Amino acid sequence: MATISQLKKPNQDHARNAGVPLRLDLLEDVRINLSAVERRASTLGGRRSVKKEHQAAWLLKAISCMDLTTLNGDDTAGRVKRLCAKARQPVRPDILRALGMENRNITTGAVCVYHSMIETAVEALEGTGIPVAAVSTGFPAGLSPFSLRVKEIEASVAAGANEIDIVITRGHVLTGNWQALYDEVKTFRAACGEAHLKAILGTGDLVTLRNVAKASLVAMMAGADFIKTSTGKESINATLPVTLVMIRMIRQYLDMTGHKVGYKPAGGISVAKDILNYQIMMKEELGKPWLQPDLFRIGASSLLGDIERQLEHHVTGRYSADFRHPMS
Ligand SMILES: O=C[C@H](O)COP(=O)(O)O
Repeated sequence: MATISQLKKPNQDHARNAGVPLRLDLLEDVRINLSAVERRASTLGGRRSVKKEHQAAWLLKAISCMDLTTLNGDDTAGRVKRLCAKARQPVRPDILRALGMENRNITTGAVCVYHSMIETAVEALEGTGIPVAAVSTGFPAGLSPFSLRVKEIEASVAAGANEIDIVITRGHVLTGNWQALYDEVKTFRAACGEAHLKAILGTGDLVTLRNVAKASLVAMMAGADFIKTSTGKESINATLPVTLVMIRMIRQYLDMTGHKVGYKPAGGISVAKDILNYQIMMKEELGKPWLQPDLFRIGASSLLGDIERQLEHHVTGRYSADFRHPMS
């Protein structure tokens, strides 16, 4: 990983995943060694750590990969505008100056909102190049009538969303109805058009890591641009074991098809040191391209404040109070 002075702009030149025909035989072959997965995930933080200047560089990179999110029933246009202002300038200028990064135009990777807030976000982010992501298809349960879920995607694209975070029907996974899951995601992908599709698997609902692995493969075969763990509304959201399983499926799919698919852990990631573990895992398993925002996003509503706090500690040697790092 680069030091701060070497931090580069992302390379976004890979082709979109076009999907491939459903291969049920590959699903039959999926095997997960649970204890090996848990061991690898639990030893990651102890084996590898990222210090000082390198840590600040990794945290700035994490910001550039963040889908800064608000998904609450009480969201208002005012809150979304404040969130967008934070996305444009996620770190206080004095901290960036002290890091020598004031001219790097660091922004978050995207802003993620419900459909009703898309136009507000698009307007607030105009001229920045920051994409607007909309959760869709009856988020978070994904159980509204299928035709309405497709129309919801079309409406969000028409309203200006560049990225659509769809939720899969978890029941298709739990009943092993892989064809239905494939058809669903493929239809959603077609409805997205040029907008990129992130497939939220709701991994906390899928019971086994084998199900997570199979659902990951099916979503990619159906053309997902990203696979994403969670809505943030399940009782278990992103974890490192689930991440290991999903990114190994991304590697398998890349070996099989040549298509690069992105990864988005989401839900419950609120502490800077946790995101460093995700970044280390991405780099070790998939390599540096998966540390860039075109292939790695972090879905988080409350991580940015802690990252900014750690950066301030890096430049001043002191921690400041949370209220000095408002999220929005
Ligand atoms: O997609 C993003 C998640 O909803 C964010 O979850 P969070 O509020 O737990 O950070």
